Amino acid sequence: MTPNHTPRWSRVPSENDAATVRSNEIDEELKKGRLTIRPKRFVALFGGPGAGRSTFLRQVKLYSSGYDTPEREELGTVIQTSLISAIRLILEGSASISDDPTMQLPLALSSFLQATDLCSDTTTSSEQDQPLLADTIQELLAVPLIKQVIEASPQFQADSSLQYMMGAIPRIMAPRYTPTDIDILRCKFAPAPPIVEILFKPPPLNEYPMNATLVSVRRDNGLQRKWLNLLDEAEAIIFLVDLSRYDQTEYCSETDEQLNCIRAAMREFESICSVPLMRFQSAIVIFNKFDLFAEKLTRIPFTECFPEYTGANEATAAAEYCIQRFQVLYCVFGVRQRDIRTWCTNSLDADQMRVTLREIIVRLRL
Ligand SMILES: Nc1nc2c(ncn2[C@@H]2O[C@H](COP(=O)(O)OP(=O)(O)OP(=O)(O)O)[C@@H](O)[C@H]2O)c(=O)[nH]1
Ligand SMILES: [Mg+2]
Repeated sequence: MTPNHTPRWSRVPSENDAATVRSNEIDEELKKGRLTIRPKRFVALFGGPGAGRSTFLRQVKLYSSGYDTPEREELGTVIQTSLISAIRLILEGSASISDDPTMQLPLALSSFLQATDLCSDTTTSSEQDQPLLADTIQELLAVPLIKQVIEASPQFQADSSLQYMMGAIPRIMAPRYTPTDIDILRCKFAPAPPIVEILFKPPPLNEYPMNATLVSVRRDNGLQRKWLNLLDEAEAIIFLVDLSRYDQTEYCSETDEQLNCIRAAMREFESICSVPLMRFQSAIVIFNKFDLFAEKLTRIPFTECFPEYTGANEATAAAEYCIQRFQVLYCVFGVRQRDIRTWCTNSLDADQMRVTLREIIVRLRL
């Protein structure tokens, strides 16, 4: 959703260029990160693309210190900008496929762009502009072609954050919008920085505040292997598995093949567990998106993707099977009896996450 700032004259980078750039960035992050995290307790948070790391980090912050008013105001602006960028992309996509002049899309599009330019120019925008923009957006989204584009876009259909934001346009685009906790959890905004320092200080455990630096690592074209160097300093790992992707595949650069996402997560977990000098005492494996998993199982049987599974096609039993597979991996590579704990979560559910985070903190203190 970030605007494309690529200069017009630059060539389109290849996937290898992008990987090299990312690799160098990771080297820099590691250099910086090692300096800050060395003296502290340090917990590594791993997860595949979209597994829910950002949501998890937001839950931890909500639970530990919360977001204060300036932070919320800043996030409010980021959420508004992110919504506008998303709508711009949808409209530009619609305009490029429209050959029906009766749609009057160019007119609608230009009034939207005018309105958004007006709002993005902080020197000229006024609070009156924003309700105007909310109305313009709502009108545009009612145009049949745009509706069709949205309905036919797998990217949009898979993007629950965007759907959430589109369902709350008048509120989000209102003047002095301040995001609620749910907005913070559900809306899209800038990706979390790779190293996030969070004070775990849960209210019932104030007597045991836990300073932990959470290093958030995404399974990303094999480059995450670099992060494994840090594991000898980690107290623990938190490993997020996106259960709802049991029927999907992702590219695995090590073996140059498409791999089932849960199997890819197992492979990554196995590499982590096999790091010889790993000093961490415990692994926490969170099987996230349990809600989506349960819903999807009613449409796509688990055995379609895991033919070796002999249990019931039911969320708790199928998740238990995944849990056992991870436990086995953990034990196989254990140089000593380490500790593994697992939870199934819906990380959008604040009440459930409060309980889970409290249990995790208690666990990490053991
Ligand atoms: N239904 C449901 N949605 C979830 C859950 N956890 C996260 N999501 C949604 O899944 C999407 C991806 O979550 P993120 O927290 O952004 O995942 P991420 O691991 O940070 O993703 P990347 O940084 O892009 O790799 C967002 O739209 C979340 O709102 C969950 O437990 N249940
Ligand atoms: Mg993220």
